Amino acid sequence: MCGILGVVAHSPANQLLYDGLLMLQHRGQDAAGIVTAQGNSFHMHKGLGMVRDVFRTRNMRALPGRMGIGQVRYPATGSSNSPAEAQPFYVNSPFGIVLSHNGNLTNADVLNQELFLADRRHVNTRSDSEVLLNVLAHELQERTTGYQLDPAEIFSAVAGVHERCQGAYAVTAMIAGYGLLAFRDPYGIRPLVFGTIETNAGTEYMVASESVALDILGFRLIRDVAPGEAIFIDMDGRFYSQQCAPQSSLNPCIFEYVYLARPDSMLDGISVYETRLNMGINLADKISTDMRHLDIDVVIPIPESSRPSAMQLANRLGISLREGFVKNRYVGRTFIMPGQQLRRKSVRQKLNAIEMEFRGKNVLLVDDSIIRGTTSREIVQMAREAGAAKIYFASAAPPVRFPNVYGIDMPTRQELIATNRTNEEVCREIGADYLIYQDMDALKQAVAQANPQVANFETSCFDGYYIAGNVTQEYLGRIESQRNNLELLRNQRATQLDLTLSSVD
Ligand SMILES: O=P(O)(O)OC[C@H]1O[C@H](OP(=O)(O)OP(=O)(O)O)[C@H](O)[C@@H]1O
Ligand SMILES: NC(=O)CC[C@H](N)C(=O)O
Ligand SMILES: [Mg+2]
Repeated sequence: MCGILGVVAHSPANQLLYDGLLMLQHRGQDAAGIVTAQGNSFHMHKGLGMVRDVFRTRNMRALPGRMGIGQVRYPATGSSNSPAEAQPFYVNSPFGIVLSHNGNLTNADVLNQELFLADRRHVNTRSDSEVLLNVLAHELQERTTGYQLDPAEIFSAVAGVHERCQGAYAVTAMIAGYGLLAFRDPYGIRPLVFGTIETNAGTEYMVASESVALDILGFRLIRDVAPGEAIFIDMDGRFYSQQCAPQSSLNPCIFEYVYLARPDSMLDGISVYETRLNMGINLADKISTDMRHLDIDVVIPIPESSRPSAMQLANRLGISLREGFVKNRYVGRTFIMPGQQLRRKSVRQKLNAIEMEFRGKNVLLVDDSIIRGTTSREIVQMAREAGAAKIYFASAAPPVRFPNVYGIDMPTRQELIATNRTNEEVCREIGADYLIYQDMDALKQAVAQANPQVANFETSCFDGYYIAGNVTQEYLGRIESQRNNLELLRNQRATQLDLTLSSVD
């Protein structure tokens, strides 16, 4: 996942974009970028790091104009976190287009070939987002005549993107001299919302991955961009929208509700917070039957994302909820960090146990999910060291056993702790005395209950069913070996760095 943003304002857009990206920081910590448009010119600044690290005052001053897009990046699937892959991407023809993408194209390699051989376009990075931009550019080139561009031609180009691209994509883009374009894949896998604010000069628009960016900046949420739909806001603030896919259906990624999104966001008419409360209730009901033989003294959440579920779970069970772990607020989210060495070290830096909450007690630790097991392994050990009598572990999501190919960085089966392991084996692996997972139906019910109009979800990491694109075993094998090579390189670099540092010492 990544966070994407687009703004059409009546005053300089740079600060709105910066502030909006800060609100989406939890969706990507590796790179950040903003492009603004003034007249026919784009102004871009992007780089590796968090929003606060990438943008200095001088960079902000160099982003003039009242319209812009931005992205916070979390590299997924086959790509790496090199500076060249930071977004937005730019292509000069036709018109000049910039684009930010959240998701992953499962046919990026085939498209890359097509772009080179048939469309005569060169893609300079390994990023599927640069492929996506070039497909959009080619389709726009093919479907326009002359220099004048109207919304119908733009929507026709998006229809062309839908025909060629497979996988997940939520996009914000700008066409130089024309306006801001945003669209979502026909399965509606990754989220995208838009809203407005009324100013003396007229209506301003914001498009964002999550509604939290709109809330904080005073924009009113209008609605989600529909699956397959595109919206376009021209330089004069005129709004256009059109369904661009012949067939579309809403299948939001269920993992957004489990972990990715902020709880104060509304996605596809669903309150993320409410779904997490429901997950807590459903899990509590399973605990009441399956763990009746076990005596639980306290429920302890694993900060940050599990908090609402743990609170509701404890409430339902009538057991007190205690804050057993203190989170260092200056350490980011560990699951979306690159490289296992860094992730493991960061869990230790991020969370510390308060001994008095553990000593001599039977504790039920609650997390939103167990993916690689990095957090749970460390946390269980910390709880033991703090003197817990028994350590029970509850996951508000079912076991994650399958790679995600739609923008979440879990591409290899062997890195997922639950792959080829029974629940008892995972329990032993993390060192707990008992482990309980949410059931799949209970998770779906927890999310659907918050908006009965949404019945279908993208659930591949739990059940291995890939809704969009032709996801073959061959493809999964390929991204797996790409990832293994990348991880090998990362570990070699980390070891080299350690050696260099120790020789300096
Ligand atoms: O099994 P793992 O591979 O460790 O992944 C699961 C953990 O990672 C996430 O936490 P993270 O620290 O990323 O963010 P949070 O502060 O939002 O909980 C998630 O909330 C789990 O705690
Ligand atoms: N996590 C994402 O959404 C990734 C976006 C895009 N595929 C990239 O690698 O930059
Ligand atoms: Mg967590």
